[in-house]
Amino acid sequence: EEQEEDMQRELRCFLRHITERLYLDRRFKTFTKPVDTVQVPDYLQVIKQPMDLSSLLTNIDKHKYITVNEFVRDADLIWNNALTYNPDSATLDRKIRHRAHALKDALHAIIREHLDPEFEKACEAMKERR
Ligand SMILES: O=C(C1CCC1)N1C[C@@H]2C[C@H]3C[C@@H](O)[C@@H](O)[C@]2(C1)O3
Repeated sequence: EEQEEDMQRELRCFLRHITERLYLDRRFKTFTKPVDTVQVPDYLQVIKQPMDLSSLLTNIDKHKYITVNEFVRDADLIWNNALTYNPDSATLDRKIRHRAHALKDALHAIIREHLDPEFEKACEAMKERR
């Protein structure tokens, strides 16, 4: 009903705020767009669920997420995929993994500093009702 729609609108605003903060951070430019699977032909053999910051924004607008936890599961794919696909001691791999850990820490710090646990509980309860 109406108050549920209001809560979901507030959730989408919250998730856009998080994602836009990360999207605008120059450290995370490499995570803003999908990996180019033409330039990286084996990527989809290694990474089964590609994810990136622009895809998160698209998913938010398509009402894919009705709880913060569902959003975090997709957002965590971004940095986890980077660690999985770039595991070597080569300098570029190390640089990508450093950026992946920075993305993980920034994502979870923004959520911790802005998310009211009671709000997430209300979203989870609504999910159970549906
Ligand atoms: O994993 C990634 C992105 C970095 C975080 C997401 N890529 C896989 C390729 C390996 C490495 C070097 C380039 O081949 C470039 O295409 C990629 C892009 O970086």
